[in-house]
Amino acid sequence: MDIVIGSDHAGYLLKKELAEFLTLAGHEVDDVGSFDSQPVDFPDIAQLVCGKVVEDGRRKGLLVCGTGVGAVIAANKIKGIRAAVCHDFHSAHQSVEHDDVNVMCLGAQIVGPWLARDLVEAYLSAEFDDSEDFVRRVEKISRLESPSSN
Ligand SMILES: O=C(CO)[C@H](O)[C@H](O)[C@H](O)COP(=O)(O)O
Repeated sequence: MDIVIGSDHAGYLLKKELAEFLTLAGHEVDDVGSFDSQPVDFPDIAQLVCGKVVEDGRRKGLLVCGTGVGAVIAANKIKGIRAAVCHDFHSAHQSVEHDDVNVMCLGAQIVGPWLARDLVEAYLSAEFDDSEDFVRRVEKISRLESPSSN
């Protein structure tokens, strides 16, 4: 799978580890940084990752900050992005199956590297269930992005 990954300074080490793990697992990994622990603002990294995901809908995004919270707030401001913080296994796959999530956010201060690996695997291997209810709900989410057409 084609993955775009990024982090702020707080997520840098976990992001680096996940990028290596995913590359070894055979995924195509586009790492937009950060590449060291110098402070960087998570909205800037979210913009980089999400821009690439919106540009090519086959790609999935992965964002790491300290808690995952700032990253998910920033990502969900971008049209076409459905981002979720997933620190449990069920949400990691169900968010894709039901909500067609295209950016997963993780908090490096919340989960350790082994759980993070499992969460990312669950996210990447999940597929959207395109049954009527789920499609309708995702379409309604999209319409919230353009309030004038509601
Ligand atoms: O978790 C975050 C945002 O939700 C960030 O990664 C930071 O950890 C948080 O904003 C704290 O910032 P700091 O510059 O690392 O003190």
